[in-house]
Amino acid sequence: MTKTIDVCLSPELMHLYNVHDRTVVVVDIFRATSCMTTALAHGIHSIKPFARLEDCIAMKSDEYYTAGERDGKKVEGCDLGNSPFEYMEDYLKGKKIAFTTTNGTQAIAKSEGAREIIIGSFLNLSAVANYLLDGANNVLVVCAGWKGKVNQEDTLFAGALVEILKEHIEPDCDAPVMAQHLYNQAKTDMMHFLKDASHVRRLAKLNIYKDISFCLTPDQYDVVPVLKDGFLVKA
Ligand SMILES: O=C(O)[C@H](CS(=O)(=O)O)OP(=O)(O)O
Repeated sequence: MTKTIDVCLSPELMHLYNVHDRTVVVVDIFRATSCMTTALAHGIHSIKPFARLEDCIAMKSDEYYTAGERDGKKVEGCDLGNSPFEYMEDYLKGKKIAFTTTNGTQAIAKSEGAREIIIGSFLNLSAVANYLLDGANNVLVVCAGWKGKVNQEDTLFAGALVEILKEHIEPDCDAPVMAQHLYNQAKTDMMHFLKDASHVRRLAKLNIYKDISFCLTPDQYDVVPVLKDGFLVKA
């Protein structure tokens, strides 16, 4: 039987989807899932995602670095923020990180109960597509959005996956088809396409252009972060 792919455009719509038999791909292009992908690709041991800031901060110890971001800014008292470039540093190799962000780690929490949860970003687009092709499960892409609202960049990633997988995995309803159309309009210059996107404007105010451009670069890493017993590790 042909596998199917669906797209949940905001975590607020999760109640509409049955995840227990699906592989859920959580995506938060700016910037949580781009950071998670980068971190594991650069040798970080594992990432423990938290929806609540206080739970993340409580992990700070000899064993854990803490990464906390709210509204685009690093949380005071945390070791790390939400820029992928922070996760390329040698001193983090082999370390464990407790991680919380405004949208991305909330989307992971809302995906609880899925048969499997993996992390997608443009940085590991082909690796995720191949992983889904090899797997037996139907797929749900969960877009983290922004505080419950839909955003363009996560939808574009969902569309890119649908486009790559179109010969093998069937769209379940209109959301994957819409995402695919959007991606096909944007793909030649995603940076230009997103120049007026709300998240881009928000991050641009914080002068994070380098992050925006990096997070839109496909296939930098051949890793797929997968949630195992509450920890994101390499598949
Ligand atoms: O730091 C980010 O990229 C965003 C900040 S916000 O959404 O603009 O507040 O957080 P994320 O959870 O990665 O969307």
